[in-house]
Amino acid sequence: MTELENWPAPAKLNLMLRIVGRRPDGYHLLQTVFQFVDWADSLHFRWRDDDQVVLATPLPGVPPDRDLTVRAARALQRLTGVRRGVEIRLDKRLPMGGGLGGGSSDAATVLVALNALWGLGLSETALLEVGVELGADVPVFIKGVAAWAEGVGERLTPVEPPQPWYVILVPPCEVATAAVFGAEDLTRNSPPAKISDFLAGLCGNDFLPVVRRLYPQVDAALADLARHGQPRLTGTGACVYAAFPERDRAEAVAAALARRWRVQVARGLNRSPLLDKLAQLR
Ligand SMILES: C[C@](O)(CO)[C@H](O)COP(=O)(O)OP(=O)(O)OC[C@H]1O[C@@H](n2ccc(N)nc2=O)[C@H](O)[C@@H]1O
Ligand SMILES: Nc1ncnc2c1ncn2[C@@H]1O[C@H](COP(=O)(O)OP(=O)(O)OP(=O)(O)O)[C@@H](O)[C@H]1O
Repeated sequence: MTELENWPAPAKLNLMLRIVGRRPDGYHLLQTVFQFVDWADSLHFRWRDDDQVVLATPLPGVPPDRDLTVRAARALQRLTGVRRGVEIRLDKRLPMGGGLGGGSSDAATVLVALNALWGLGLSETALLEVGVELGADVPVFIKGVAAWAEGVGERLTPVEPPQPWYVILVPPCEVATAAVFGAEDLTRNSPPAKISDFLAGLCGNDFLPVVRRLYPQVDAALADLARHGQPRLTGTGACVYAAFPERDRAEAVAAALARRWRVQVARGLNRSPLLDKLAQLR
């Protein structure tokens, strides 16, 4: 049954990222811009006769009970009392710990898909509340539109930046997000920017100096990409990317870098393919 199959969980890029303060609980207050790309994990569901949530495709290094897809489905069961089970299959294509938000996107896709397929009728607001408990990047994937984000990433304002072709390099390392947020030399008091500053190209990523220092492979990837375009870091990395208006140019740059790096060409999207999949049900 195709409505249970091929639910996309796209990657995001942080087009800018500023750290403007810290909450009393230690979490950092950010300003960031999220845009999706057409590079995605894919999720498939199968109903079970009991009420268990089972992951048929466990990820290396992630106990199934900790997997964000399983946690998302169980959160829906707890919230609504629904007594249905599901087997989840995850085609993992996005690198983990890459700053592409793959785990958060998987969680959001499970929330949106099962809310619809189980007929739970939860509002978007209710889904966003469940989502932010699973991770700060989950809400934007639920909303499914490119956004200027504040707070820890949950206060979202839609934006429509250009949708270029991106060359994304995947350095062979995972960045420990918590360690980078905890670095002593991280800038934590950037002056707040405005959306117009971002649109004028004035904002970078405050994690850049710390990640360059701690992860030489990310530093090397940025240097290689700089020979072809303007390199940027997504989230806390490890992935770095550059934007090109033309697909051909992006493909040529990717080909030049492919000897040394894992490379992906992907189109920027201001609307998540998850919204299109959901619309097909209606
Ligand atoms: C860097 C971004 O990807 C930008 O989109 C996100 O802010 C990361 O958010 P996230 O995926 O929810 O991060 P997690 O991997 O859950 O957080 C790991 C750790 O990073 C720190 N952390 C995370 C987000 C935040 N706004 N402030 C923090 O200080 C916390 O110590 C947290 O325990
Ligand atoms: N379904 C999942 N997919 C990927 N990672 C998961 C999943 N469930 C749990 N995790 C855990 O979450 C960690 C972060 O994964 P993710 O792919 O979201 O990283 P990321 O791209 O750096 O995300 P972000 O940009 O939100 O920091 C992984 O290292 C893994 O331990």
